[in-house]
Amino acid sequence: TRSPQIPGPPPHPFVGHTFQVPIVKTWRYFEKLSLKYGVLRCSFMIVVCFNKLNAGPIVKLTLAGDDMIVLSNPSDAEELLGRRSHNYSSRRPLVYAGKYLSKNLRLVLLPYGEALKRQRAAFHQMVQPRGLRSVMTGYQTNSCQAVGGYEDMQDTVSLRLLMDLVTTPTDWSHHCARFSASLVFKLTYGQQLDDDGKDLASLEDILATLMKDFYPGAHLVDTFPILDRLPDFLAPWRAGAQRKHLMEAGLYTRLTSEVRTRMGSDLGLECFAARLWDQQEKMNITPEELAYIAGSAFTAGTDTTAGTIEWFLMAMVLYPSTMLKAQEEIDLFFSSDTIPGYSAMNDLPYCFALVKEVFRWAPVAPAGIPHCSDADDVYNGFTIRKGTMIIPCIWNMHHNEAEFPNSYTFDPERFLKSPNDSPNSLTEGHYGFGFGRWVSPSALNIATDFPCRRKCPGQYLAAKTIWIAIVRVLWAFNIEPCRDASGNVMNPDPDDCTSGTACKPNHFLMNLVPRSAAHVKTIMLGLEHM
Ligand code: HEM
Repeated sequence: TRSPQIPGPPPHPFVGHTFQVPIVKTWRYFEKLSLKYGVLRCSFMIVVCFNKLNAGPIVKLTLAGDDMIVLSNPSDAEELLGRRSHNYSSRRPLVYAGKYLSKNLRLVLLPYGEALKRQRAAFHQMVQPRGLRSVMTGYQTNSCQAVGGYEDMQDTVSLRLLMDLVTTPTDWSHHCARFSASLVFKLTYGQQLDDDGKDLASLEDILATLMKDFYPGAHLVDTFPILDRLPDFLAPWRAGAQRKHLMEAGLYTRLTSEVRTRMGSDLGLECFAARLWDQQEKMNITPEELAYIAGSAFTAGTDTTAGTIEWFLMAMVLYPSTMLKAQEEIDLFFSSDTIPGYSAMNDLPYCFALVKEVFRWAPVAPAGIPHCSDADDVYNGFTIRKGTMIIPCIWNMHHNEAEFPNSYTFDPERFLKSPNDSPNSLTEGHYGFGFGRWVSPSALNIATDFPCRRKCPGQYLAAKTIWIAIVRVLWAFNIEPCRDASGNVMNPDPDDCTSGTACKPNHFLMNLVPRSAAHVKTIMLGLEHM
């Protein structure tokens, strides 16, 4: 018997859905598809079939002969990308961004195989704080009181963020970007960003280009790989990609070589790149791989972190009573002369829930990062062919009304409804960090285990960075909407956002007002003592 067809819109002859999938806000298109072809609105036959098979809204598209499946239900993603991760942890080979721009060295684009295992193990080793348990982000654990990790750096850099916001509040978007970039830069290379800002500008350039270059549909050669057979003079894009590679490889290599030189001096250096050099032989990674692994932290960790903080700011403008409630909680423990720190994580459950709600309400990677299957598989009666691109559509999962009622409303309370059942980690209870089989870091032998397949390896670091930034901004500022000449509130529109793999709000108007002169004085004193 033939297996049932996965529902989806009718394809065009030859090109399938290639020109139907928009490259702008693709997740919104996936949302429409999941509503149209999901359980509720599809034909009676399929409803019966779906109910029988207990499947969620899975939608299939075809891009020039290749299958693409959009998952909108976390249980499907957890089954396929988690429990069956041995088959669904690859990436679709990208000619432009993978083969030519990254020379197959970039972790996020690597297919499943030895290189991926090596790089993920090295990355995992690299981002582990010294005291493993100190990364756990639960407010019910004592972990956050443990010393170690990156807390000192997060402490200093977030204080700098507050000062920058006091000094030039209208440049808040720039300050968020600078905050996440300088933190990841310092963690990775153990040094401050250059005063002239050249390294930051180059890294931001690389990032901006990459985000465009590896977005599905960005280059025709990735849809029709046969175009790679064209000679150079008919494929000018190839030289362009190779030029970009030389530029980024040169920068990554210079930065990691500088770390190596400083390791030999008396300066004593603790940073991601230094750990990689220490472990290079044991981890069996080449200097080029090492340079790219360190560079991956920057490319994967900056826009995502900055974007999440920007979404938080927008949420506070739109939901002032939520902001007040969080500030009331903070004020119970911290007066204007004490800046909140990590030791307060357990004391601020509302703020904890608020941070989780930011991850849910506005996921910075709304369409996830596509996985790819390595072999034919059958799931709930559906055949999924080898080489199928699997899109874990985080946006759809976070707007599933059954799991998150009133999903478009920003409401931290949803994470506080049943304190006994609710997950006690910033990285759980939502799907913002993607999917993959996950082994708790404490259960790992990090020298030998392939820690997890594909799920964001920077999740703990990111969650704690965002927690401290959000709690401190709430402690220091009122975040208020602007008003027009008639005094009407001008609310920003959450739909007015960037497109691409990482999504953040387009510039919007708001006022960041220090809560008192005493708060400002405390920030200044804090910086003086750093
Ligand atoms: C708000 C912050 C962040 C969010 C929401 C986020 C989210 C994600 C998502 C959804 C993925 C794709 C997982 C999948 O394939 O299913 C991912 C991958 C990745 N993330 Fe993050 N991330 C964040 C911050 C960071 C940070 C700070 C770092 C590094 C220090 C990082 C490093 C990476 C890397 C290297 C990958 C690629 C993993 C692979 O392909 O195997 N991320 N992230």
